[in-house]
Amino acid sequence: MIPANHPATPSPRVGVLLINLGTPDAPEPGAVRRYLAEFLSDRRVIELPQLLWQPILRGAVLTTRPSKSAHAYAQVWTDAGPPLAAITREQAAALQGAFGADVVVDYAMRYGSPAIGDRVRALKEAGCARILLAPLYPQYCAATTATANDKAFEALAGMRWQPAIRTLPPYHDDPAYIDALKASVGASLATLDWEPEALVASFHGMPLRTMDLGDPYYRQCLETGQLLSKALGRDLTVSFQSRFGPAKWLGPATDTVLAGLPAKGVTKVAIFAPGFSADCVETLEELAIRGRETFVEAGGAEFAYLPCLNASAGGIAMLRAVLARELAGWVRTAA
Ligand SMILES: C=CC1=C(C)c2cc3[nH]c(cc4nc(cc5[nH]c(cc1n2)c(C)c5CCC(=O)O)C(CCC(=O)O)=C4C)c(C)c3C=C
Ligand SMILES: [Fe+2]
Ligand SMILES: [Fe+2]
Repeated sequence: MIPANHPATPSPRVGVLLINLGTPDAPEPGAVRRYLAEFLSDRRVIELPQLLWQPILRGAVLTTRPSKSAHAYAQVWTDAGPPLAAITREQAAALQGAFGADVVVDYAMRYGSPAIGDRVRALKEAGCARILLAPLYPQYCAATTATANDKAFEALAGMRWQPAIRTLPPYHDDPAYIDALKASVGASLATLDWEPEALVASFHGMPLRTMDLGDPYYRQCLETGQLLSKALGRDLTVSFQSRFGPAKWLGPATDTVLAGLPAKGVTKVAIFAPGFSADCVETLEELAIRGRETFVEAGGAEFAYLPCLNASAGGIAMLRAVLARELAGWVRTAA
């Protein structure tokens, strides 16, 4: 006999939690400071002893960077809020429509809100006995994918009755991802009335040391670049942007590449960011605005920034395919 006070088995719903990095609440120094304090205190992001790092963070970094970054955010802020949050919200809504009632789709941010722990608990309360955690980073990196999963597992650590969990593997070489990028880059190039002489794929940078410590990120970025170059049937220059701090980072640096192209006779360039599943300050301000300035000041004539897959039809179809594969056996309609 099952005792009357025994908790009922929840209806076996399946949840998908899309996770991205997070973004400030407002394009103002105070909000950016709070966001950066949380982000840059993550030991997966800054791998220095906290006793050494925290004084530098609280001293130099958080007194100078917030106002500069707030200016960058203000330039790309939309009526729907920061682009990263607005696009992630759209992706979740579109995927909910694509999956239908079989799956509950939600989203969370690693830093700021909606918080991962809150959304994992909400999915459980909505009856999801099985949850796919989906950090939306095509290339695996400890500073992005692992820390997102860590945060979800931290919430699970406080539960007596945990849902079953799967995590989305990197999809850097998935044919659905490469094909979606090929179609999106091709469609964006077709809108130009000039022909780029060089195509640059800019990935977010990482400290070089993380590669030696075993992070597969660099290799996966290069693999994406190679596969995409083959799919597009043209050369692609892979570069790494957004260097932070004095350590040596993966290269070549995107700004150095852009500044060097005109001297090599390349004055028409198109650039895109295949490692970002949503446009954000790093793409819309750093590449589309400052990248253009760098290129033009060096003598470039034509510059185009091509958008990320975002919530485009092709981008959503790709995410649906990639997620459905991981839901196999959990959802009847999955791939
Ligand atoms: C896509 C993968 C990303 C990797 C890898 C990554 C590593 C990484 N980033 C920083 C420092 C900063 N990143 C910032 C913004 C930012 N980074 C990513 C993605 C990756 N970061 C995204 C999607 C965003 C945009 C957020 C948004 O609100 O639009 C920032 C904040 C902006 C700024 O002040 O310039 C910092 C700082 C480090 C140190 C790092 C690896 C160790
Ligand atoms: Fe970053
Ligand atoms: Fe940046």
